[in-house]
Amino acid sequence: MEMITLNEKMLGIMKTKPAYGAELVEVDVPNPKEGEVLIKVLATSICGTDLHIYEWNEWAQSRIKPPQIMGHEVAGEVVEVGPGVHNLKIGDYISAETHIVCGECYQCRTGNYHVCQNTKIFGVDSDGVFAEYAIVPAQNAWKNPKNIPPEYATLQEPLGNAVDTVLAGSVASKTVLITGAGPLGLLGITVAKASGASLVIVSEPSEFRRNLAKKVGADVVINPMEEDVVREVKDLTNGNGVDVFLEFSGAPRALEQGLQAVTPAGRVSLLGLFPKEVTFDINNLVIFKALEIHGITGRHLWQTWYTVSNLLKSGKLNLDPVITHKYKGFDKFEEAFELMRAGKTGKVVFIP
Ligand SMILES: NC(=O)C1=CN([C@@H]2O[C@H](COP(=O)(O)OP(=O)(O)OC[C@H]3O[C@@H](n4cnc5c(N)ncnc54)[C@H](O)[C@@H]3O)[C@@H](O)[C@H]2O)C=CC1
Ligand SMILES: CC(=O)[C@H](N)C(=O)O
Ligand SMILES: [Zn+2]
Ligand SMILES: [Zn+2]
Repeated sequence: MEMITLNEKMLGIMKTKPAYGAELVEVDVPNPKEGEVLIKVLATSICGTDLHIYEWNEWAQSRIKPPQIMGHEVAGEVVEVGPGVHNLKIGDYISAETHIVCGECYQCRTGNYHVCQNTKIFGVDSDGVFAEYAIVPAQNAWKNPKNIPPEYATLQEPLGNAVDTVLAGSVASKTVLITGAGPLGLLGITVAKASGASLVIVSEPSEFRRNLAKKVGADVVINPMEEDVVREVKDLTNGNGVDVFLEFSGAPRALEQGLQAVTPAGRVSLLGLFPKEVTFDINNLVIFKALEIHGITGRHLWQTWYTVSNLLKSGKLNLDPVITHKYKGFDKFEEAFELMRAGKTGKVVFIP
């Protein structure tokens, strides 16, 4: 087992300044403090939030404090254990929940850790995992079975977002509309199919991503820029509309179409984050349809991680088409981010 001597150096993708982009920098390998472990990063993947930080949008400017190592999706091996850590040992193969919760607020004390009032997110509020080594709070570690490849294990965090969106209720035998086939929507498709959905319809303007959606398992794909989504959905469901609407795009038009396309008394999960306030006919699209609506954020701790792990172990998740880009090392990180910005990727994975 490789032991890290103090003050060794490592490469990492750092948001070095409050501006567009990032830099590949050489920094000291960090030392784990009380309650922390140091991991050797085996795989790490880019999230849409990382793209917001890279592009330095309004949300990022309000939240991120450069200089800071980016990234929060990871699979790695424990190489050093900090003081007071008893649940992990050197050699453990782990991934990590990104929300660092307080355990003391009303939400934590009532089992709703995913909406802890004092949530901190590593890679957002502290140094992240786009590096050769990274610090992970021991309380956030998830032990992986050895037979899950790192490029799959790093996807457990976003898979958790997809699981909480799809499985906010049962989809077995149900008809489902997914709007948005970005990395998360693609994961949503395979979770819905693995969970027994009878028909998965996907609305996505990008041809590249519609093709990916088909490869992942969508039964029908629709281009909302050229086709009437609501009419198509009604035709596919005997005029009733879908049982379940899963919003993964953050596009106001998609939200409205989905609310029109879901059947009365149907279920809606909203994961996509909208660029600004959204207005729509709530009386006729929600209230008189008696819809069940779920706002989705983060992952239920820790039941969502068990669901994700069981789905991975089942072999029913079709992840290979979702992982469109795998980079050895971090050298080409700018290419990776630009491709993602152009919507020309599914999940992008770095293998340091
Ligand atoms: N609630 C939460 O805890 C989290 C929410 N998110 C949000 O989830 C959403 C999905 O994440 P990613 O897949 O990474 O985002 P992404 O931005 O890569 O994918 C969104 C997809 O929606 C598509 N789209 C745009 N307009 C559309 C329309 N009118 N109809 C259908 N599709 C349309 C885009 O072409 C794109 O492929 C994003 O809004 C992201 O900010 C991400 C992480 C956590
Ligand atoms: C902030 C994030 O992007 C993260 N994936 C989350 O689930 O909160
Ligand atoms: Zn994320
Ligand atoms: Zn809390």
